[in-house]
Amino acid sequence: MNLSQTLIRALKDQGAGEVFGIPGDFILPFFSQLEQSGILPLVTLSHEPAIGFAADAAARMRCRPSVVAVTYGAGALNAVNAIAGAYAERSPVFVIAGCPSDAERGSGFLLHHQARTLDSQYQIFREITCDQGRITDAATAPAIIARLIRSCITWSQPVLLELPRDLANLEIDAVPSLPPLPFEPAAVDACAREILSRLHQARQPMLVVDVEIRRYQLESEVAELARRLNIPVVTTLMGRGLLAETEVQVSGTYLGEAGDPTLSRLVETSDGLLLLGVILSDSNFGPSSQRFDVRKAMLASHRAVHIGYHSYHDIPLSALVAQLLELLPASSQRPTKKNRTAHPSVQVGLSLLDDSQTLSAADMGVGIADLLAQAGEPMPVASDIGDCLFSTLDVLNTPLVAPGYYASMGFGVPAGLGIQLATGQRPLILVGDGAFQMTGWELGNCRRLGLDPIVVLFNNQSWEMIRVFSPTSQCSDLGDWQYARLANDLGGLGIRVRTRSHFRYAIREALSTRGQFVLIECVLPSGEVSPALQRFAETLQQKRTAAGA
Ligand SMILES: Cc1ncc(Cc2c([C@H](C)O)sc(CCOP(=O)(O)OP(=O)(O)O)c2C)c(N)n1
Ligand SMILES: [Mg+2]
Repeated sequence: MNLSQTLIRALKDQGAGEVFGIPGDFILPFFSQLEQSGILPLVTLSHEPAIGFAADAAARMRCRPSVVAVTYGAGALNAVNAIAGAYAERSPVFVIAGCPSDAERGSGFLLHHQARTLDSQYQIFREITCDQGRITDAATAPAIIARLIRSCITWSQPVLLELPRDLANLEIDAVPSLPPLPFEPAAVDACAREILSRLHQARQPMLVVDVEIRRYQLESEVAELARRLNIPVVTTLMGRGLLAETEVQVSGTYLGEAGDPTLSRLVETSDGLLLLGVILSDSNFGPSSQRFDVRKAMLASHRAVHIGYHSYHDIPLSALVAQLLELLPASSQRPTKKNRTAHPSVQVGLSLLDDSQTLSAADMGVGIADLLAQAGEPMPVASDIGDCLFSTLDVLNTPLVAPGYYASMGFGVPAGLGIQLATGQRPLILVGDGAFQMTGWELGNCRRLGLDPIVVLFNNQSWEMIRVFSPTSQCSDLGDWQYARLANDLGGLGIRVRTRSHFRYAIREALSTRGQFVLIECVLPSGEVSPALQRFAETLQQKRTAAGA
């Protein structure tokens, strides 16, 4: 087979379900092979940030590599922000970027789409991928592709493959399937024994779980580990919804000063904290009331384990969890099945009041919970950054696909499209008006792609989070763009609501409408945010004041 088809076949064998792409002359030869082969569908959207976000979400849902194909320079560099977010949040996106042929490199001309040098694209992507390669000849191509696939899976992060446009049809051998990166079982055993000994000695041991548990598909093993350890379990902000579908009674989400004070105190005063698969970021630990002392914790993340002042390297999370289970006797008692809510994500007893009160930011989380509870089937949730993410914190415990750490706006709508393409499930998309102005237009592709997400748009006519962090800023006002009307023009059903009862009506309409996207535009007062965001902002402000920022 030729290089393009061999590459596509190898990616499909690793779980990729489509290629998200936008064409250009440097990648067209690859596109034509992709379309001729029929091995994977080509999914195009309208702008490269969107295909990056959509591919990121697809990878998170499948926990397998997804694929982006873009043209040289203008295309690939347009995708940089989305791929940076995938890198930061451990999402395995395989990026194929076209590039000039050797003959063009030697032409003596500056080439179209070139930045500073012909290698600028490659150098820029070195900062946002865990591995990179460029195809140069048939002899080395299979090994380069195999190495990049293994890196993408091992580190659960993006990789870059540069494909010169004249080599797309090169005849090459099959791509070998490389064995997993080696590790030292004795080191894993020593590490596991040290962790268990510290947990045993601790007065107040706790388990904190985060996104890597999901990325490496370890939820059931970690649930069993939690059962055998029989210690309190909490998730981080980014790990919300982890273990929600298991028997484990998760104590909640650690949100520092912005969360449940009792839970936060337990985490912050624990003398035996096991952080499994945790990204030690400010969004996960920033709002803690006291400086978080990592030295008191045991952090297993990014194929390493850090305990006190020493570290174990090359410790795959899956191998560590397996060894911990090996050393812990399977306890006989099964926990009582925890009380199931109508939807595992929703706390029982919440519902939007059916009255003509104008909608407030505090109503939004409850309305979202209502929608999920009435959906009758699991609805994956994609959220953009903004109060749309914070407003769910107090009411949902669902695995949100959201840029909780890298925090780039524009993620929500494309991510929702990526989720439906990857899973076939109808997603719920939460997005603010500011983020919608960036990538909301991608909804115009739903009709062509046969997608029908439900979108709840928080229209507070402003970049409200900016106003929260900088109350005197004059730049936050966005005006009212009447998004529901725009939705109808984009082929969807737009419903603009101002009151609680109207929001309830719109939820029923949205759930009963299939075959087109439904956008519920919730008009909210500017200058108001959800209680969760208010607490977050106050905490961060207090810390900045204390630090003399
Ligand atoms: C691509 C991009 N640009 C800028 C920002 C900074 C930023 C936020 C974070 C602090 O970085 S939150 C926010 C405003 C979001 O407005 P909207 O979507 O309407 O949501 P809401 O009104 O609920 O705030 C901005 C501009 C960002 N996160 N991502
Ligand atoms: Mg807004």
